[in-house]
This record gives sequence, C-alpha cells and structure tokens, in this order.
Amino acid sequence: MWAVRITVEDLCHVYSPGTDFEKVALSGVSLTVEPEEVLAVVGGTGSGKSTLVQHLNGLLAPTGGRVLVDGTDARELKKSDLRRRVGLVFQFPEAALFAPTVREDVSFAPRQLGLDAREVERRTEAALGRLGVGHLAERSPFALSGGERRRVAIAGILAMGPEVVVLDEPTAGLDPLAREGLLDLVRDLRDSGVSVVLVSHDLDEVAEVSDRVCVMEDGRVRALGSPGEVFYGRAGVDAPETVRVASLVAELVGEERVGRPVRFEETVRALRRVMEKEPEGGA
Ligand SMILES: Nc1ncnc2c1ncn2[C@@H]1O[C@H](COP(=O)(O)OP(=O)(O)OP(=O)(O)O)[C@@H](O)[C@H]1O
Repeated sequence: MWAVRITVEDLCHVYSPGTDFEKVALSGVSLTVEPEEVLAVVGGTGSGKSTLVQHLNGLLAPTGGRVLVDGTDARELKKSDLRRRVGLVFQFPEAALFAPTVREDVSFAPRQLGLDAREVERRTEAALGRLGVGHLAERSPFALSGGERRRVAIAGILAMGPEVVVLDEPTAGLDPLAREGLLDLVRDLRDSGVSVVLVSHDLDEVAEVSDRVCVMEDGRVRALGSPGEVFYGRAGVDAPETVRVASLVAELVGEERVGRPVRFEETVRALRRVMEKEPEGGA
C-alpha cells in the first residue's frame, strides 16, 4: 500500500478565541506521523492530545501553523478525501452506532463515498472479518457487548480504507482480553501498511505496540522519541511497569546487564539474563 506521511508544523489551537472562554489548547506543536508506524500520543488529562489528533484529519483547523499530508496543506485538500484517508476513531466510538444491523452500520461510511455496491460489500465484509465481528453482521449493534460494539465502530472506519488510523483511547473500559485483541489489531494495521496514531493513558500498552511516543504537556510536545528514549529519558512521564521493574533491577546490578527493555517480553528476557548470570544465593 502507498503510505502517507503527515507533518505537523508549529501547530497552535485556541478554542473560543477572543471570548471569556478562550483556551490555548496547543502551542507550537511539531511532529511527523511516519508511514507505517505506530505513534503513541500520551500525556495528562487536558494536555491537548484529542485536540492534536482532530487536526490530523481536518476536523479542526489550525489557529496557527499547519498540517501537511504528503507535503500538501490539509486546508487545500477536500475535507471528505482527508477524512477518508485519515480515519479518526473517537473515544467510546460505539456511542455513535445507529443502524438496525451491524452490517448496515459498517457499510454506511463506504456507501457515502459513492462506491459501487460490490465494492461497498467487499469493504464491509473485509472490515467485519478483520475486526472478528462477521458473525454478528445481522445483529443489532445495541444487542452486543461493549467490546463488540467498539469493534463494530472501528470496522466502520476501516471500511473507508484509510491510510492512517487515529485511535483515541481505544481500550478504555475494555477487559484484558478485548484490550489485547485491539492491540493485535494495531500491530496488524501497521504490518499491512496503515500508520496508527494511538492516544492512550495506558503506558503499558503504549510500551507494547508503539514505535515512537509523543509526550504532550500543557499543549506542547514535552518529549518525542522511541519508547526507550522517552521512558528512560527525562521526559518526566511515569514509566510503564516493565520499565520500572527493569530500572529497579538495573539499580541493583548495573544498567549494562539489564539494558533498557520496554516491552513485556524484552523485560522478561533481560531479567532472565540477569538471573542466569547471578551466582547461587544472590550477588
Ligand atoms: N471544545 C472545547 N472548547 C473549549 N476548550 C476545550 C474544548 N475542547 C477541549 N478544550 C480544552 O482544551 C484543552 C485540551 O483538551 P484536550 O481534550 O485536547 O486534552 P486531552 O489531552 O485529550 O485530555 P483527556 O486526556 O482528558 O481526553 C483542555 O484544557 C480542555 O479543557
């Protein structure tokens, strides 16, 4: 698949400018969403994450700065094209399901694109299959579990064939199994050439799936880099459990023996290495 690059340059966003409710939500944000990467956006509540991602598909217009999609200013692109290319899945997207059946709900967006009926059907079935909800196609979205409804809502976005998918807190409120399933989807999207922007409060899941992490604070980029750079650096973020465990062990035996693991499996492997070298009875 042809992969898109989104460049955010010195982006500023002010809500309700010139009124008593004026709020500067973003100031001077610059970053790039590279083709075929998972970029996590983390940060405290109100730090500007949702505002930032709504600029990626033109839902919000910059107060200052610009967003470039493969070098073209997003304002010059047709809004409907941009929203098809950059699919935005809001927090709790299941709240927007409306059709009598799952299949009709998922096919709604591709039908709006003016595609012929066979192409709509092909995309709908592919998206239902990808999200593992094909067996629910004739059911009412309202008669499903929360996790199933969320998958149906995401299938509706994927049926548009986006090149970038933005997921705003996709695992919020899901049980561990449903959460794991969504993280598998994130990896699967990246592996099939779709970039993913993942907004998350859950640093452990960010450590598991992201290629790079952007830390937002008070409307600015506080840190941007690989999970290792960000979580072991001085970004001031709380680290994922995996990193905290590895850091504690590194304090005892030295970082050169533990390294800087980020993902669960890497941390387990690092600790195993340390234990194997440890003489009987401890150091
Ligand atoms: N429509 C709006 N009108 C005015 N202010 C807003 C609006 N939406 C967000 N804000 C404010 O802009 C700032 C950034 O909000 P934003 O929703 O982008 O943060 P966030 O990092 O996504 O937060 P959360 O993690 O709680 O979802 C906050 O101070 C918020 O109160």
